[in-house]
Amino acid sequence: MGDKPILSVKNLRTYFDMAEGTVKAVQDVSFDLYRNEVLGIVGETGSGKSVTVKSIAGLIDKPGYIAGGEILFYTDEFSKDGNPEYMDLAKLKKEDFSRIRGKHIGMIFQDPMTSLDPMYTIGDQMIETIVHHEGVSEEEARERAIRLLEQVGIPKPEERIDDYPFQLSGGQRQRVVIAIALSCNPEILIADEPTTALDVTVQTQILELMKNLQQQYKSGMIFITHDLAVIAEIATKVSVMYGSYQMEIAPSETIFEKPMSPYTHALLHCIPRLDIKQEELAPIPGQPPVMMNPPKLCPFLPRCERATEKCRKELPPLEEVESGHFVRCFNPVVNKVSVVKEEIK
Ligand SMILES: Nc1ncnc2c1ncn2[C@@H]1O[C@H](COP(=O)(O)OP(=O)(O)OP(=O)(O)O)[C@@H](O)[C@H]1O
Repeated sequence: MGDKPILSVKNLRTYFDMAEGTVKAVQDVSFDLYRNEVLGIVGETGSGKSVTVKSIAGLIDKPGYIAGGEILFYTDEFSKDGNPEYMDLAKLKKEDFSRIRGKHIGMIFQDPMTSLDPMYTIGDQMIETIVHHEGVSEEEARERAIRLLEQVGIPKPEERIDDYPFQLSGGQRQRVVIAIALSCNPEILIADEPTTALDVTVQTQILELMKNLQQQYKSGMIFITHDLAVIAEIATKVSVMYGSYQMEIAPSETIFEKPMSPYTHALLHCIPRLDIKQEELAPIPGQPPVMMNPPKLCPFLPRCERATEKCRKELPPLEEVESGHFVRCFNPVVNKVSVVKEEIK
């Protein structure tokens, strides 16, 4: 695959047509994802993080739809001569997605019970996925499933494979979901708040496990979270979203050390300090944007201390300010080193 991105999202727009108007959940989102990369998507609630990854995985249902843009996935699936080529997932029919999800794109959600069926043993669910996508015998699939359970740290996997989900702890269930997501060696792993519902100590273990497995499997991973400390731990590249738009996208160190978007600055200063007791995060003053029929202006404008006249007239484009560092702002913060890195240490 060389140096081609495995996924190239270009100007993605996803809308929901509601009786009261159109919810513009994702607007003009663009990024490349390479194998070995972990793209962290961070932003406040409702900023469009989940809708972005659901669009990639073909999980947008009516009244939602992809209103524009491309989701180019580099694969040999459907290619006539076996040579990999880009296919546009934004144009893929719903019925064809079952060949992509599970095999090429593994999904891990916040609540493991969204992915696991309580009526079947974890072995049945793993074996079904492996047989469906890999065309191997049930015996071979069971062997693979046991090996995967071992890899994700389930003790005595040859016995636990016959357990039902309710017989496992929350952390173990999430380990099983990770095993299922990895079972067909997917090129892309999507994790939407995968540790949020777990106890803090279990969160750290699951995060560590995901980081190790992603490196071992050499998948590209998209990791969604509200939690900047988690992003700092796992992401190699970070996309900061606000009000359906990407405000900034850059390598992780750049986001933490020299962010340029005023929104990224505001968000970073909401990080809880680990070194002092803090009851609450410092909130960003003002109200979050309403996504129903929003004006075509920067969504952070009403809360931005750096807004200029130009910001009240037009939407700034997402511009590359240095190699790999994109910012959507007419008046970015320059030459100011963030103090945040020191604060979260
Ligand atoms: N099925 C739906 N119907 C209508 N609007 C929706 C639907 N799903 C999402 N939205 C809207 O799309 C916008 C983006 O939602 P999204 O779930 O992507 O946010 P998010 O950044 O993932 O937030 P959170 O961190 O709370 O999960 C929100 O305004 C949300 O209300």
